[in-house]
Amino acid sequence: LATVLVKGVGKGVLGDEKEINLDYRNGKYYMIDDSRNGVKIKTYDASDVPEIDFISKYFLPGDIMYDKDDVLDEEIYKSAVDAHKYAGYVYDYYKNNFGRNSIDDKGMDIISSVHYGNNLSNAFWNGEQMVYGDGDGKTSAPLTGALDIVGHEMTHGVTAYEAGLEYQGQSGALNESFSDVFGTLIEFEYQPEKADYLCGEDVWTPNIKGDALRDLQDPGSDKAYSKQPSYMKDYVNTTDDHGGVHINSGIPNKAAYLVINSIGPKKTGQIYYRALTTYLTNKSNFYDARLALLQSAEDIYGKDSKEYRAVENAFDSVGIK
Ligand SMILES: CCC(=O)Oc1c(C)cccc1C(=O)O
Ligand SMILES: [Ca+2]
Ligand SMILES: [Zn+2]
Repeated sequence: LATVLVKGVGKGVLGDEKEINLDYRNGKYYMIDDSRNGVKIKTYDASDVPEIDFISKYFLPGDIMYDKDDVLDEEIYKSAVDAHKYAGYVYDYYKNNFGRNSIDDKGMDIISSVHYGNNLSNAFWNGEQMVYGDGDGKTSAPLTGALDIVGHEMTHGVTAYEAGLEYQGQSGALNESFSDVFGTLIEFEYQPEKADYLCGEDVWTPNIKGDALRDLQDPGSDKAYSKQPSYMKDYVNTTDDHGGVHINSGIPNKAAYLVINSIGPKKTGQIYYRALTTYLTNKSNFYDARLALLQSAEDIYGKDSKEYRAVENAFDSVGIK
C-alpha cells in the first residue's frame, strides 16, 4: 500500500508544536515520512516490548508510532515527535551540505525507537537504528528533545558506514567527538537562535539551568556533567567506557570548538565531513585526525588559507602534534 502522506501537528519534549508528516491508513495516523526522495523516516514505540533478560536488552524497534488523530500532543508522543522531526533535520543537513543520501548514502530508512528501557537517561546507535530512553525527569528529560543528541546518534551511523573508527581508545574518542561536533553543527544550522557549544543542554537536568552532558568550548567546565580533559597531556588512560571514549573526546572536541569559532560552522562541516568520509579509518588516532583534517582543509581551501591555519592552530593548541 502506498503511503498517503498527510500533514499533522505534534508537540515536542519541550512543549513546542511542530508540523509532522503522517501516513493515514485504515483510520490511523502513522508517524512515517517518505518526503525525502523515498527515504523513509519511521519512529517506533519500544515501551511495551518484552525484555530479553539474558542480554538485558529489549526487542527493537517496537511498534510503529501511530495516533487515532493527526494531532500528536499527548504526553506519550512528545519524544517520538522530536525523534521524528529531528531525524528529518539531520537527513536534510547531510543531504543539503554534502549530497549524502541518508545514513549509508544509499537511501536507507531512518529508524528511531523511543521509550526504550525504564527511565533511561541514555541514547545510542545500535548498529542499525537510533534508540532513546525517556530519562527520569531529574538526570534528563526524554533525550530526543535535544537536536544535538539526535544529530550525535545519527552521526554514529554515518561514521559506522564511513571511517568506522573502532569504539575504543583514541579511535573511539574520535568516534564520539565527530558525533558531538556534527550534533553541534546541526544545531547551529537548524536552531541558530539557541545554538551553543554544549551537548544535550536542552534535556539534561531539566531542573538546573545552563548545564549539559558535555561542553566543547571548555570540556572541563562545571557546566559539563562529564568533566573532560582539553589537552593531550591530560589524556586519561582507563579501561572504563571502552578506554574513556566519552572522556578523552574532550581533547578533539576542544580543537573542534577552536576551528568552529575561527572559521564558522559551515566551513568546519565541510572539512570534518571530508575527513570522516575520505581519510579517517577504523584505527585512526588523534594524530591521524590532525593529518586528515589538515589534508581536507588543504583539498578544499588550499594550504595557504585561513581555514588550514585554523585547523593547524587548533590541534597545536590542544597538544595533538
Ligand atoms: C550527546 C548524546 C550522547 O552522548 O548519548 C549518550 C548518552 C546520553 C549516554 C551514553 C552514551 C551516549 C552516546 O551516544 O555516546
Ligand atoms: Ca547544544
Ligand atoms: Zn556517542
